[in-house]
Amino acid sequence: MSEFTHIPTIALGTRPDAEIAAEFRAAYGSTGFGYVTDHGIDTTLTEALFEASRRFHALPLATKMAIAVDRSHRGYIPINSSTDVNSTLATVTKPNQSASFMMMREDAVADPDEYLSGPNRWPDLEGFRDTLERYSAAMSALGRRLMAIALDAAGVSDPSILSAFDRPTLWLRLLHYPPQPPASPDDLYGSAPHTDFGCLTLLAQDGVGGLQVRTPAGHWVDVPHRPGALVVNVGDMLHRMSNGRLRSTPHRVINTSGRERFSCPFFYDPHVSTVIEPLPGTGAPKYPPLVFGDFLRSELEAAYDAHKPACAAANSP
Ligand SMILES: O=C(O)CCC(=O)C(=O)O
Ligand SMILES: [Fe+2]
Repeated sequence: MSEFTHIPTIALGTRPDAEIAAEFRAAYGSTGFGYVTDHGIDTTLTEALFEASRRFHALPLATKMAIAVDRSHRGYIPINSSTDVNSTLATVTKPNQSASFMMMREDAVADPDEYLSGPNRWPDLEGFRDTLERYSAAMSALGRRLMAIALDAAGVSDPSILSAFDRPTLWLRLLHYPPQPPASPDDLYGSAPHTDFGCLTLLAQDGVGGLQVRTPAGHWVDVPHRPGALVVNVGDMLHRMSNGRLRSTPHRVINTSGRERFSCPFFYDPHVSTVIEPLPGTGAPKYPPLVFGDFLRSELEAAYDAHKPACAAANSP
């Protein structure tokens, strides 16, 4: 695996996707992270999203806790309530130093037979829902285009897996990282070292900084804010679908800026029933198949207090 020192940039625009796919393969076959520019997401929409996030996080804690994250993973995730214990990248004992609002796909009702289905839990904030829904719709369209490009980049000969995104698993997370005290212990993170578990992550971040990616040799490289650019990375499921050709790169957040940091990752994933396996055209399979929803359940139950089986028992009538 070759070492990298900088994060590549891919401009989308109206160029043919096949041309972009060649650049995608070079970037995501090595670094696994890139800046995507000329992506068509309106700057004013992104600004409105950050403004919505600021207003939400400024609400009193009790107001936010009234919509605390539920079993379908929608709502407010308070600080000190998730720990990346499944991380194979570090021994993580301390909870992440962030709070967030999580929006997922909007379903009229929770279907007990469909894991992670359900309605969102909205705060009573003027314009908030509308802004998030518009941003999520725009990012879903962009996610779909990037997935098609990623499959092409990985050499996938039959892109029919794209139909698994007709009813996608979507996560729009409004993250708030308070400033970490200067004397915090080395293993206290805004976000502990991890890889993302899905297919594609499209991140908008403010100018505070703190996101870093790990090189194959184990160095941490900063991913600073670039105005107008999205930070896009590949997660574990796309790594497996591509039979390892596209990399799911470890990253972390440490906010030692002395200021609060806001970021808005959007995760674009297939339906929970999707069987994830190396796709035709990517060579002899190196990974066994798994069902995405089963994998998600084990990850969420390990990391989040709200998903722990004991918590479910306490919540049942
Ligand atoms: O806040 C960031 O910059 C990154 C967040 C992240 O890695 C995640 O939510 O998976
Ligand atoms: Fe991440």
